[in-house]
Amino acid sequence: MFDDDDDNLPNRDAGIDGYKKIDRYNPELIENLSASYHNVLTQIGEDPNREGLLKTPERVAKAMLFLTHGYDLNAEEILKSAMFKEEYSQMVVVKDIEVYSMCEHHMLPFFGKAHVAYIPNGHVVGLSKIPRIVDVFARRLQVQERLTNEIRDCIQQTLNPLGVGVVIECRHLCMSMRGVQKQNSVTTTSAFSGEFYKDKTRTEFLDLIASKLS
Ligand SMILES: Nc1nc2c(ncn2[C@@H]2O[C@H](COP(=O)(O)OP(=O)(O)OP(=O)(O)O)[C@@H](O)[C@H]2O)c(=O)[nH]1
Ligand SMILES: [Zn+2]
Repeated sequence: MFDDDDDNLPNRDAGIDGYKKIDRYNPELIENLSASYHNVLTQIGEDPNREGLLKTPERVAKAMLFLTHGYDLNAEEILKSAMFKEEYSQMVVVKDIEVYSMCEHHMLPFFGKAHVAYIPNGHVVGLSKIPRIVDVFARRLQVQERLTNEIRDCIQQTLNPLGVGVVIECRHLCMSMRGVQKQNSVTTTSAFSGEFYKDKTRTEFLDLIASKLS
């Protein structure tokens, strides 16, 4: 994904997950990225020197660095930081987790909700850590299918529960603002492991995420 000058040294600068580790808040990096966006403004026919746009390249650079900060985070470490021994053996569901990501094809947002469930196998995880790991993977360039699988795999491999279920429902701006221009289509993806391959468990999960409080 990133240029590497020396092919003999694969992953020389690789951080977690093999991505090049960058100092996201380094002023020099922000300056370089701002220069790129200054160029983008010129190329699209704008005047980057008009008053309203003077600080835009820097704002966009900072926004882009924020929108991709998931590359700096380690989902496994986050989960491991709050795993508790507990004999609870029913399904735990955290639903309606807001998702904001960007498609890797157009770098346009896709957004919606994630629903995540697992069945403990001796350990539970701090509830807030589930939305946190959704963000670790969402705040990168993504496709919805890979995002769904990465959340499932991380929980399964780190917590070792009896099974994991993930459903994500999103609207993709690359399909509404441009391209095929369909305003109401929603994409649903799912990933399961272990017990969630059984009809009964999967149905319980799907019923729980369909139910409304009150
Ligand atoms: N499977 C999948 N496809 C996605 C996702 N986000 C965007 N895409 C699709 O990626 C595809 C890229 O197709 P291309 O034909 O190379 O790009 P394009 O010419 O811009 O395509 P259009 O969007 O149809 O105009 C499009 O069909 C997008 O809808 C995603 O999360 N998952
Ligand atoms: Zn797209």
